[in-house]
Amino acid sequence: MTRPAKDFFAPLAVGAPAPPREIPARPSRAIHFFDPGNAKMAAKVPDMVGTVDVLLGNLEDAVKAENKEKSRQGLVDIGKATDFGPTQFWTRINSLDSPWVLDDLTTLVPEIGDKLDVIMVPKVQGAEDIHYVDRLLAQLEAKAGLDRPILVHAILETARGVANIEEICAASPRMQGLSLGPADLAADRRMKTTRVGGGHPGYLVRQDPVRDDLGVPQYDSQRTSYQQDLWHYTIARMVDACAMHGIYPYYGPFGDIKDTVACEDQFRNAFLLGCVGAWSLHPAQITIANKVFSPSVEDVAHARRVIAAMGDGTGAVMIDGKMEDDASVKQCQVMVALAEELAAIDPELKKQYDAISADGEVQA
Ligand SMILES: CCC(=O)SCCNC(=O)CCNC(=O)[C@H](O)C(C)(C)COP(=O)(O)OP(=O)(O)OC[C@H]1O[C@@H](n2cnc3c(N)ncnc32)[C@H](O)[C@@H]1OP(=O)(O)O
Ligand SMILES: O=CC(=O)O
Ligand SMILES: [Mg+2]
Repeated sequence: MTRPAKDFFAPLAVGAPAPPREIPARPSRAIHFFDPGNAKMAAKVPDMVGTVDVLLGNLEDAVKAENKEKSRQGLVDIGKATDFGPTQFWTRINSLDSPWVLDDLTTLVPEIGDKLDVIMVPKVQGAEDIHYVDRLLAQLEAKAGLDRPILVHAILETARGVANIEEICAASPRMQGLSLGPADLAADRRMKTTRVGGGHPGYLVRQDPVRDDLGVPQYDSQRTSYQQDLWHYTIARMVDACAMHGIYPYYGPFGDIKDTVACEDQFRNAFLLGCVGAWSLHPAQITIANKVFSPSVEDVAHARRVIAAMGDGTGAVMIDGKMEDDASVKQCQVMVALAEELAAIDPELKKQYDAISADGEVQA
């Protein structure tokens, strides 16, 4: 059950910092996963600061059971030693039914709670999971004397989680966003796939058969087929639930690291539908996410042109043969606002966007 409005923003422990009234729109095009217990990966973290929007120390799946303590301690060491500058610092804790999660939270909050921006909670099933984490975080924050609340991000990777999506988003003012967890979700739904995200050649629609002069279908005729997006339904639900609650949706992992083309396509589908970022499992995927989740110069130029032409934003105008009105100007404002947020942290993008005049002309 949701708390009554008068209590929704009250701290859940005496001395805990006040929960946020609004979740800031911090750029998070790539949430880059690393195993803090893997010496090679950990060594790369300091140099990645400033090159990626989010660095996430992963403690859950992909960390072997016998390395859980080592990874947790590695995360504490990295958190203490690193100045994260403009880059956000997140972690993914173990699942709430695991033997490790309590130690994850009771270690991380006192040790590096002042550095952690967001805690990603896997396999969230419903509001009850967020309520548990919410109260425990408040108690730990109060005990540690933290003055800033740690935000919570839920991975949607069970059928029950998807069914309860709205209540999960509404469960706490700490809720920062949702990620799609396609691998666990596929298993939980008993989908017949064996991949980590991405498409499947068998999930397609096929053109109707050509008919002969008598109208008889020629089933063996050449028929084009189009692969479909397995994740469209879930991403679309996530986008609506997040937008309704003022929080942020993300595509999750794309496991075929070498298939950079399909990864870019999957990320772009998510971007176009309304996601703000995706996970990066390998340094090569940071480049893809940064490219895809940054609006193109052409889109920003067009958006500025429409906004300039629309004046106070009401009425209708024709630009290049197309009707623009209040609704298209609002889309253009979303594009320009994102460009401005990204320009504030990405000097290369700033240069590109600065070359666009207020009325959408691109200077050479
Ligand atoms: C399935 C659902 C999920 O839960 S997905 C989230 C959980 N999975 C993960 O977090 C996986 C993270 N990534 C990895 O473990 C590795 O990237 C995997 C996929 C195993 C590939 O590693 P590897 O075979 O070493 O790749 P590589 O030889 O191309 O690496 C080149 C250099 O880059 C490093 N590297 C690799 N991945 C990362 C990373 N995520 N962050 C930082 N550094 C990374 C490698 O250590 C390697 O370093 P070096 O050049 O040898 O010094
Ligand atoms: O944790 C992510 C997933 O796809 O499962
Ligand atoms: Mg998972």
